[in-house]
Amino acid sequence: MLLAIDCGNTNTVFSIWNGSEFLCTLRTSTHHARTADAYFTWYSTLVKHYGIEVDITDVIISSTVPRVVFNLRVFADRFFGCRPMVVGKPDCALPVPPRVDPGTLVGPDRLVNTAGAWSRHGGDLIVVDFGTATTCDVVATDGAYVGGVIAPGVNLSLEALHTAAAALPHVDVTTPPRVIGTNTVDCMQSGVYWGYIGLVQGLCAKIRDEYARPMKVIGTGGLAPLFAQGADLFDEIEDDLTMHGLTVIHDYNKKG
Ligand SMILES: Nc1ncnc2c1ncn2[C@@H]1O[C@H](COP(=O)(O)OP(=O)(O)O)[C@@H](O)[C@H]1O
Ligand SMILES: CC(C)(COP(=O)(O)O)[C@@H](O)C(=O)NCCC(=O)O
Ligand SMILES: [K+]
Repeated sequence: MLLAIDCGNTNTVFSIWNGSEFLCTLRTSTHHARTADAYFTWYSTLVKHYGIEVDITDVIISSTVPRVVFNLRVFADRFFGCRPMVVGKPDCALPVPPRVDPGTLVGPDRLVNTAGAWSRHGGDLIVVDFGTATTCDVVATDGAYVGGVIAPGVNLSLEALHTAAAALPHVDVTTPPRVIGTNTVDCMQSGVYWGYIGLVQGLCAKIRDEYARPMKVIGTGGLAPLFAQGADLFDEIEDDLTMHGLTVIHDYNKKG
């Protein structure tokens, strides 16, 4: 079975794929100094807890944090006896190569989202991913990643307010009761909630104008459903899009 690992700047997610469905999704914070042994202690405890101690034969990794890849490679080799595929490395081919400026290293998560979205929806897509950064990935008609947008993430923006302004507390993102806040927390939540809805609507409208063809918008990342409650932002929400993309890329490389 395949172990798919998606390492973002905030969280690292492991999912086991049996060829037709994901058996589990395990989440831990991303920490570059976590050792192979520490990954295994955490992983083996959880798979035992869920009663899914399956035989892992293949591992694929996408990581936006280059430094974690070393320990994840050791983890795959030591505990599953396999050499992982690492998205973005020359020996891991993509179904369709990206078309960007020469020398640009596209975030592997964006390449994986592209492959996943293209396999489900075909081309002419905007993938909006609410992670540490909020990104838009544009998928062309032929399935190529052709660029997009990087904006600060929702939690990053709230954290930045708290860090930079002495009187602003730490707050969590949620739907505010009204747009016009009548206390500090409501004001901050309104700014971020309605601000990001406007940001996504505005960016998608501008991308559509520039791309000049009809496009479908796919939302992903843990916060996509929360923002979709406030406005009609997405044609689809797919919280497993990155994991699905990893299985697509793995399949593509296996078939040669
Ligand atoms: N369902 C959720 N509700 C609230 N916050 C969430 C949810 N899912 C993710 N987050 C927060 O969004 C931020 C980005 O998380 P994540 O999608 O894991 O990012 P990355 O892929 O960059 O590691 C983190 O601060 C995380 O705590
Ligand atoms: C834009 C990102 C920081 C998003 O990372 P994430 O929010 O998933 O942690 C990541 O895709 C990245 O480091 N990209 C490299 C630059 C680029 O994609 O053009
Ligand atoms: K992202």
